[in-house]
Amino acid sequence: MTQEQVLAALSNVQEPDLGSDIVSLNMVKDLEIEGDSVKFTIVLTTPACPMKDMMKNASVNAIQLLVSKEAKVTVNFTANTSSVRKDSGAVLPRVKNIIAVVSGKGGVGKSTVAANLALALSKGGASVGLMDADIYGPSVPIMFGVRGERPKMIQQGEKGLILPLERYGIKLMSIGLLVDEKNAVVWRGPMASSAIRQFVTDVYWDELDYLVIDMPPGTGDIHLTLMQTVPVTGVVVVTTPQEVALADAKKGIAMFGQAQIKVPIIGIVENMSYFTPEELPDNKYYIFGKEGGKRLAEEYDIPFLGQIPLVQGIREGGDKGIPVMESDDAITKAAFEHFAGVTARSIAMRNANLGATRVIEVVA
Ligand SMILES: Nc1ncnc2c1ncn2[C@@H]1O[C@H](COP(=O)(O)OP(=O)(O)OP(=O)(O)O)[C@@H](O)[C@H]1O
Repeated sequence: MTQEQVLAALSNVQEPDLGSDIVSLNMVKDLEIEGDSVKFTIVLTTPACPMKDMMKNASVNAIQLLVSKEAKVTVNFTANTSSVRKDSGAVLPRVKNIIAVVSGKGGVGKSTVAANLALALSKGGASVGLMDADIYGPSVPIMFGVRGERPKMIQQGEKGLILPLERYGIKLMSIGLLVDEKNAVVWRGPMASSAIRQFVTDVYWDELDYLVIDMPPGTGDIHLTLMQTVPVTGVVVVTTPQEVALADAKKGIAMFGQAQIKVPIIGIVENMSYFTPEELPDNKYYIFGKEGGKRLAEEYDIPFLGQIPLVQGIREGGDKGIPVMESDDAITKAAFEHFAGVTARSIAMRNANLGATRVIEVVA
């Protein structure tokens, strides 16, 4: 077997999202051949790639079919998370992808989804941060059991910067840890905007594959301020299958799609899709209607990222400071892992097809 033969065989293996083969995409590295054994590494665009097994099987088949039946093939994986950010001098310079988690309406589980998305991406092997920018109802301090903790500071040149906390393998910062909760709720307009701007620029985020931002609910000034301050890679829209939530989700989609804003939408995730009682894990009750989020994604031709069930453990975990991704509820964890995998893929596709998102300029 020669390197040329093996590479020619591997040029039949497609990267399904990027629409080309793994050799042309420069994803095959460290190819070693010794007698019958072939070893190489596939460099993925995200560690959380759910297509790993498919690409591995296709590679083994291609080599055994086209080069040698006797070949013993070892495929290793590594990832170089894709990014389109070129504004390295700007805010959050070491963060490859910035994901804003939004909802049209309050209470649909945006914070829960953001927190468990961050944890699921991290468990898939990525370095992840979670920024709770929900100035009117920061929930990360309670969801991660860090209420009242005082973050440390570091000095960078003249400036003191706030260091994120670390919990369950991710970096974490909440505006709720920095401002007085009782005051923040009455802030409006310029005060809230300046607090958010300061929150983004005064926290030191180190190298990250993904920074997940838990945004305030709805669509308003704060969203515009954030989009003006942070070059967001794309937004994940959280909705429940209920008509009222879907109507508000449409407003969110419309806002981010506006010509002046134009932030790509990574996809829609449906939360509280169905209720599953703990003692009957195979039963599904569609309390809020069935597949409303999925239909919305189809209607707007936006990727559908997954369905998260309504389970008591999610609420209990959130209240106890132990998110469900840290529990032993395998079924719910699998739903979040699937969602995180599809989201990571959707981001890789977005990065392959679109340029960087520019920080928006709002013309008064
Ligand atoms: N899939 C779910 N199953 C059970 N409980 C859930 C689920 N998703 C969210 N919850 C619970 O619903 C409540 C609201 O969730 P969460 O705070 O995440 O919503 P939100 O949309 O971020 O709200 P806000 O309007 O404050 O931004 C919380 O108590 C949370 O634990």
